[in-house]
Amino acid sequence: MRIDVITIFPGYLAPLREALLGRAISAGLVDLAVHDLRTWTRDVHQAVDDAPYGGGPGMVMRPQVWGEALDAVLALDERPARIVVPTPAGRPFTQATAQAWSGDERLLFTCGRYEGIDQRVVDDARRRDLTVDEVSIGDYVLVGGEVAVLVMVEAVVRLLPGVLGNPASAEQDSFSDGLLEGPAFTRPEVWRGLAVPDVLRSGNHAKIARWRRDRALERTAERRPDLLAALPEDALDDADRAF
Ligand SMILES: Nc1cc(-c2ccc3cc[nH]c3c2)n[nH]1
Repeated sequence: MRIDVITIFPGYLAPLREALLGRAISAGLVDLAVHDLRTWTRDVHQAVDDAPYGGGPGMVMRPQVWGEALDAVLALDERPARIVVPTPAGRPFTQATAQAWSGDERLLFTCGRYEGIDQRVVDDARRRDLTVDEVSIGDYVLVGGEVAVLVMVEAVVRLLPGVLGNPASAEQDSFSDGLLEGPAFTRPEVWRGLAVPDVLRSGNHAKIARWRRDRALERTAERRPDLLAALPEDALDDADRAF
């Protein structure tokens, strides 16, 4: 997978080259290129923003600079790219989104700042039949798109074959079966007077699986009843319903 990121703060994306993601890049599983939007400015001040039409607070990012940047970065590789625009006004980015994008050949992230990017940049890309997804990583407002890109790239890249040491980790993720993950434990058996649940040390794998499923159902019902309500009819078996 090729990942391009366009931003006025390239340094914000440095964490993508650390740890697991850094190893995925070194292993050739991911090609990452971060581009400074100011490369495509033409004025001495390298202006990327201007006052909003219609008034209001803050500034809006200029379409000319973004248009040239997008055209140039898209042209760097012939593979079709999904253009991703992080915005509080976007469709929710979920584990299902990450799963879907993990099958893409190329992702191109555009990091807005100020009050966002002139809408015509998205409109122009869409009318050229480019895939453009405006997405939100949650119902809170950040100062720019860079942090959202860190989140989304990590969620997607960890799903690529060969990235996680144990692929089963991704298969047993929270949300992978529509439920939240239950609690996890490791040694010591007793820590500050708190013991690991006996069932987990029983060696009875059927009982352990049932216990884990019950804890996942319990946690989901308590913390995210919306996820429970959204489960497909056949997602819960009789044992689940008995819980
Ligand atoms: N989910 C979420 C996205 C954002 C976001 C994304 C881009 C920009 C550009 C300027 N402010 C931004 C905020 N906040 N929260």
